[in-house]
Amino acid sequence: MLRADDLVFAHPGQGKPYGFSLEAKPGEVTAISGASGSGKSTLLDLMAGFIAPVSGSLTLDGQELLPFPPEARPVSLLLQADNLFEHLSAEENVVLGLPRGTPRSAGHQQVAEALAEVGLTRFEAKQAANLSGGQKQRVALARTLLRNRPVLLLDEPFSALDDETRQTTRELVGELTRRHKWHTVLVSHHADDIAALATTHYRITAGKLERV
Ligand SMILES: Nc1ncnc2c1ncn2[C@@H]1O[C@H](COP(=O)(O)OP(=O)(O)OP(=O)(O)O)[C@@H](O)[C@H]1O
Repeated sequence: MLRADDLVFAHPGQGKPYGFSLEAKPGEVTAISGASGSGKSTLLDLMAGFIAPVSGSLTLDGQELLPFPPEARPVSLLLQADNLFEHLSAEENVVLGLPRGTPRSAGHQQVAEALAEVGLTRFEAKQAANLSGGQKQRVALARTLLRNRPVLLLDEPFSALDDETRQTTRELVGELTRRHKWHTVLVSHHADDIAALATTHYRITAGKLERV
């Protein structure tokens, strides 16, 4: 279980601080919605470790995560776009998710398996810049698979996709979350994404998370 307990944070010059508390279970998508500027990205930044709260705690299965810098947290982050290095191939982007020191042949095999799992077999050599929006998100998910970090933070990951691609990418996120027991936290202001994917839904209202 991923738990945030009263993570308190205020951007410089802002009035009342945020106080975020939530629970996200493994194998489930937990959705966060809220008006523009309500603090959704701020919450993800706190969990990813890009900003530090004034107080509170953030634990995964009882282990405190706050002392760890972003790269040492068991967390992957997928944004609306710009998740890939455009000049690299799909394969080269996925390789970046391999642990350092992975032997070459084992690494090659794992990359091929990850690309197959997201439905992108035969796209290995294609340059990221030439992939569609949905394919790019799949490559980023393949890299997440290799990183094997149990928390997946998604910031409007389907917003740049057309309706059909949005639906298939959404289904893939649901499948991967269940299969790999990820604690997936989805920030979205699209009610249909939340209805299709989320087991639990919180809304940010006046700096607090409320269960919907
Ligand atoms: N670095 C910063 N310094 C000061 N204020 C900031 C900073 N980053 C964000 N804010 C402010 O904090 C509030 C919450 O921003 P945040 O980006 O978390 O909202 P959001 O819910 O993700 O919005 P959106 O849906 O528009 O992306 C906004 O009022 C924003 O202007």
